[in-house]
Amino acid sequence: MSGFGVEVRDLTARYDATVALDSVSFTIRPGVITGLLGRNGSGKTTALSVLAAFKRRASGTVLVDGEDPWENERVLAGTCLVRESGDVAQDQKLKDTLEFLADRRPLFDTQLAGALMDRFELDPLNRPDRLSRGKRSAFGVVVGIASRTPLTLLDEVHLGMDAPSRYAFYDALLADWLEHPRTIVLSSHLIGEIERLLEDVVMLDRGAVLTVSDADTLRSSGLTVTGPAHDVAAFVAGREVVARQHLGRTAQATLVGPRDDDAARARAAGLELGPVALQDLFVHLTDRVPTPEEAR
Ligand SMILES: Nc1ncnc2c1ncn2[C@@H]1O[C@H](COP(=O)(O)OP(=O)(O)OP(=O)(O)O)[C@@H](O)[C@H]1O
Repeated sequence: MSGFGVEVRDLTARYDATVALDSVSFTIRPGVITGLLGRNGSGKTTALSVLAAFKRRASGTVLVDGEDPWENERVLAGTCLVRESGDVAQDQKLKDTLEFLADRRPLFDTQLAGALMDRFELDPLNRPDRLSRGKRSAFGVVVGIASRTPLTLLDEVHLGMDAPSRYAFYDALLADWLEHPRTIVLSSHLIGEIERLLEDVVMLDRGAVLTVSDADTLRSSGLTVTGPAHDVAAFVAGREVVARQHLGRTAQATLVGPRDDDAARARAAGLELGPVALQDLFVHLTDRVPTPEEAR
């Protein structure tokens, strides 16, 4: 499997008096697409900035492909961080930035960059500071995918894009990753759309790690029950329900803490069982009174 693995142990990162990450530990498997999930202010951008050596840590150990990324030319040449704010020269033509990156990054695929520019309807002669937010994000996506670095960190790049562009991004990322497997970290607090891409999940909450798991194990910590509303209500009585939906007389409830006899009980009651959406688990796990920053 190609791609850089990441090991983070007891990482603390601060902005003056603010502790953004408080002794967090997690690993990112090489060659896998990992979701870095967390609510606003949970520390996602800080974590990615430390991995890409954009920000210095206060303490702890960070190993990217076995080495500290700080001032590490080899590791940084293989790392690409794209933030929603855009980390490319704002006053240069897009084509000049792509040429610059093609010179710098040995695995950069110019042909793929051109195809993605067409797909997102980006004019190579335009400049980032003259683009709309969504188009700027799309250019970040072009850079992130075409760079084909062994470690690609995409920090909420898709948030500014409209729905068709976001789906084009997910498709392009997955197609290219299948052909050229590498380590990709996608950070987001909008999980529904990206969950199909994720093999592993790291969830942060208020600067601490909430969960590190493969997505399937996480999904198996809950289940959905669908059927006539009355029967669903009877099935979930006394259980921990984290989401409910009603469609006419049909209801769907999402439970955490599945039991061994759930399948037999559902069969007997004529109810359908299904996997739980990561989004529902995320809301459940991080559900609490929002901090003032989150409420903004
Ligand atoms: N430049 C900064 N100066 C001071 N505090 C900062 C700075 N950047 C982030 N923080 C603080 O660090 C904490 C983590 O912020 P971070 O941007 O890493 O979170 P995030 O999960 O990426 O949030 P979001 O989803 O809103 O982008 C927050 O409390 C935030 O207020």
